[in-house]
Amino acid sequence: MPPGICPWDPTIQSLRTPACASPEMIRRLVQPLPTQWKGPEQCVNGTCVFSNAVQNGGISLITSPQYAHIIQSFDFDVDASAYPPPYYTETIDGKGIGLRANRSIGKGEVLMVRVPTLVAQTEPLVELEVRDRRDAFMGQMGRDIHDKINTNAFEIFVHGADEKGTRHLGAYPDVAKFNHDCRPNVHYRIAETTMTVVAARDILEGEELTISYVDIFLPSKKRKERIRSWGFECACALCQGPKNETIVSDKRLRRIEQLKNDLNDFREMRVTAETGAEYAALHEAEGLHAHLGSAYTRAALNFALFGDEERSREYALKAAEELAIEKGPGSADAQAMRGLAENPKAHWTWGKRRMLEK
Ligand SMILES: C[S@@+](CC[C@H](N)C(=O)[O-])C[C@H]1O[C@@H](n2cnc3c(N)ncnc32)[C@H](O)[C@@H]1O
Repeated sequence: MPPGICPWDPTIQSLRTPACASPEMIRRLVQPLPTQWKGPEQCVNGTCVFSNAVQNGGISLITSPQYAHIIQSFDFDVDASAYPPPYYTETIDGKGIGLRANRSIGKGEVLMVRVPTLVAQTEPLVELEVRDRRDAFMGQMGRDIHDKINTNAFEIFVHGADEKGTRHLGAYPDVAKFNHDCRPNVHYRIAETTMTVVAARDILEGEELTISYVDIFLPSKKRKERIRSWGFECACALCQGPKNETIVSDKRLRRIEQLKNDLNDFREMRVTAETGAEYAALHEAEGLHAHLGSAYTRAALNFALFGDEERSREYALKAAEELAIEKGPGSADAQAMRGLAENPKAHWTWGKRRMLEK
């Protein structure tokens, strides 16, 4: 075994970060790559091509020089993926190629950390209305590039989600191997342009690893429609399963929506201290693993609003644990829930809803 690479030890169940450093990661730590950006080149309407052949096997940007400057300041020299990969590629019935776990994977385990091979700002691509011209411009990236982006890209906001003109699409070829499931077992998050893919629940050896391509709170019919608009019929277990399961699932989703509205409405007198717990339990029952963080957060806040210290703390701790997986251990949301767990009575919500009852 090469020095510095630890062997995979399946008995270390609590280990959430990658079990071992890949040889590539060790090489980068020892010998960081020089930054070698080229561009702007081939500008059309202020949108140009920038490329870096060295970083991570090559990255191209199609954006304005302003955003290229921001993106180039990001750290592309990252590789903290699980090593050896706990999955393999296989043809999956009715879905084409997909990824399958080659061992049991613990919830929260980091499966992949990837930087994009291509980042393209969306507005200019839409604005390049003359199709031939747009295709010629995009063709610089290779054949069928437009279709490849459309089917395999992920949304990235380069400079804050709310700022106009900052929406980009990023292509992550490895991540594009995950097939869709309406109840996925894998969650991804993007910080700067780096994508971290995490197990959203414990996964058994042999299970397919899946993400969701659509909003999983949508009712079954709408989810299927959205998937159809991606150009395929959904073959996931819930979509292909018995009709009564879909009916039960849709009923739960409606109840989740109702409770969410009630919890958000301070005039709604149906809400009790337990409403948040019911809301969270429905997420668990429905298998919405990558959304438990916000569900537990609502429950924790609702218990605080009703002045129940013990239950508020209990749910805040659960929320912090889930949010560390969903948004990252240092995320503001996870920290806020740690703060609530520390002292629910000091939180601004404390007793507010109970007082309204009187
Ligand atoms: C991003 S790619 C995923 C990898 C793909 N299976 C492959 O062979 O390269 C998306 C494509 O995978 C297939 N796919 C993904 N999830 C599916 C699902 N739940 N049911 C049926 N096909 C699916 C569809 O053909 C879809 O256009």
